[in-house]
Amino acid sequence: MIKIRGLTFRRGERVIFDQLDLDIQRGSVTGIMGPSGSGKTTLLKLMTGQLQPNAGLIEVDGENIQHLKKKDLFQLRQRMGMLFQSGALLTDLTVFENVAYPLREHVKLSPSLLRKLVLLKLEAVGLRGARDLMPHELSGGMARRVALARAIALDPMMLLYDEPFTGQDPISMGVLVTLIRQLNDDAGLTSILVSHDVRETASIADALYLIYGGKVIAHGTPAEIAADQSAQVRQFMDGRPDGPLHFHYPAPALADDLRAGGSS
Ligand SMILES: Nc1ncnc2c1ncn2[C@@H]1O[C@H](COP(=O)(O)OP(=O)(O)OP(=O)(O)O)[C@@H](O)[C@H]1O
Repeated sequence: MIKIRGLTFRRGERVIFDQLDLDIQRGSVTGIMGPSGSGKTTLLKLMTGQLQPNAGLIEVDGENIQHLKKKDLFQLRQRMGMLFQSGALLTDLTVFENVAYPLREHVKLSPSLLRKLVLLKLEAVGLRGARDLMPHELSGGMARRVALARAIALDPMMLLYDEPFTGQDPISMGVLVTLIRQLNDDAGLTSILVSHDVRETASIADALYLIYGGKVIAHGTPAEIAADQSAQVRQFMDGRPDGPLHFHYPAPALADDLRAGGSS
């Protein structure tokens, strides 16, 4: 579904990706993991054409997205449902209307068909009974599930999740984990899951990519990654504070920085 070759992306002087290769298989759930700042969100933005690479190829469903016209890119993006952590619901609309929103925006449906579709999407996330609630009446986990129903409203071919588990209690986290796998399989989707939550992500992923320093430092099935004994992989997977991975944003030597003048 996605093929990335030789991806290089810079932010000013900083190299975020350096000749990165990555493949997402159709129908799979793929977890993309890496320390904070390693570029996971940036990678999702590159995959959806919100950012342009400096070099390399990004193919989505057989299309080189750098060569797509604006209109075609927009259409492709509509088939890529996105669930960002900040993807807040519209606070003055009910749960039903939040899910109906993309349908009303993009397709012409009779009121009865629209109602059926919205109820089916809400049923898929277990919240058909919550249709008349307002967003402020929902728990955090429920709100995320409504956002998920909204993300699948237009029947995307793919779902991209950015940190879907952040701030969830263990039960709603478990519900979300199961739901992501279930939706992927029931609706024949391809799912990409960016997450720090190693255990949850590994529990539902078919494949895992670990990125660090602009490159893929490991990829494989969760079992293969679990068996990988390299120090980098173990440090990240086991959450060890010390090891070869550095968590500092690049900076001059501390002593030089403290000596230097300036206002920041
Ligand atoms: N708009 C921007 N302008 C300049 N630099 C940016 C911008 N957005 C992100 N960056 C930088 O790009 C790098 C990668 O950021 P990104 O958000 O992709 O990381 P991440 O792996 O998703 O991090 P986290 O897990 O903390 O969310 C970071 O060093 C960040 O400072």
